[in-house]
Amino acid sequence: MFKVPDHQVAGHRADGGTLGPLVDDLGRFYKPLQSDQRGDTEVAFYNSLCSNTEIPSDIRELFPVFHGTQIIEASDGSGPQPHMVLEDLVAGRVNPSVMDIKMGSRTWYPEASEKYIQKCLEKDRKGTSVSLGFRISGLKAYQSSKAAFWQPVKKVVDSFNADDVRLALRKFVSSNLSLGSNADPDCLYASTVYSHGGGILAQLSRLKQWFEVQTNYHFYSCSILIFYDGESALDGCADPKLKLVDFAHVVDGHGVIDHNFLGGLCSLIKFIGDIVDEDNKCTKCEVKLA
Ligand SMILES: Nc1ncnc2c1ncn2[C@@H]1O[C@H](COP(=O)(O)OP(=O)(O)OP(=O)(O)O)[C@@H](O)[C@H]1O
Ligand SMILES: O=P(O)(O)O[C@@H]1[C@H](O)[C@H](O)[C@@H](OP(=O)(O)O)[C@H](OP(=O)(O)O)[C@H]1O
Repeated sequence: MFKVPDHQVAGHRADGGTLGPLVDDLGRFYKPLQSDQRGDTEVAFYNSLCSNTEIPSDIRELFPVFHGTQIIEASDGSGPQPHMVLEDLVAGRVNPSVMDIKMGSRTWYPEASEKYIQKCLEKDRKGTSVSLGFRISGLKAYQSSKAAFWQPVKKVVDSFNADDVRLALRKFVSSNLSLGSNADPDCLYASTVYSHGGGILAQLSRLKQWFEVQTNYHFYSCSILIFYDGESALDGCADPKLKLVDFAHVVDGHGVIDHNFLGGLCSLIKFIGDIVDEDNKCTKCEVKLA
């Protein structure tokens, strides 16, 4: 009944006998409560979200539905453990392309220990968090039934610089990656995934509007998950979605906007917007040449 989610692209994985999330065939995602208060913090956030009447309905939809907690057999053989029962955001999608983007120029929260701050700061500097305000934590881009997916290993993703991030965001919406790493990504799906009405850019802009006014929460080390139907994208039915996950380090906003997350969001919107603008220019050139 429970299995390791094929669509998982980052975080703690359950395979190899380690502790990680599981999914069932009913569209539910079981995330083990992490140690050191992280699990309790995430459960408290979901409970707060459920009772917070200030959150607009279209913003609430960006968060997984929370079905409480349940004791199930943990993936690491440690026996029955408490898990958060969440909506499996990618359930039912055939060959989804998925990207996890960890938000913020810093992933550590102010009240953290010096040791934890140093751990996060090292990663934030090594990756693009400090320089860009976000970093890609993992991704997989569907190519075809033969080529399957482009899914760079964690070590490669962790070493991304700004140019690599730009290229990964272009590859994420391309169909020709199986032609080899030197092929210029065709960004064939940039329009249907990023820019068309209701696409990722529109969803990011709506999220930005909320972050410009919400002062209840500061979302440290939280991820934006973007995904679409890789197999249907060719027919223009990509159904791109943006969701927020990983609330193990959400803290009270104390009436101040979350400028750390908001700054990363503005930067991500710029990166994706530039890809769309470039794609539009190429399309116009092709039309003129035709
Ligand atoms: N509700 C969900 N539905 C589907 N997939 C999800 C869901 N929540 C998380 N995932 C998948 O699991 C991955 C890890 O999720 P999450 O960040 O919550 O785990 P984590 O172990 O806390 O990560 P980290 O190591 O960054 O703290 C995400 O990148 C995504 O692929
Ligand atoms: O991004 P990576 O390289 O996978 O590293 C993990 C990531 O930084 C997580 O945010 C962190 O969980 P916390 O921030 O909640 O500590 C986890 O620590 P952990 O392994 O001690 O859980 C790291 O392993």
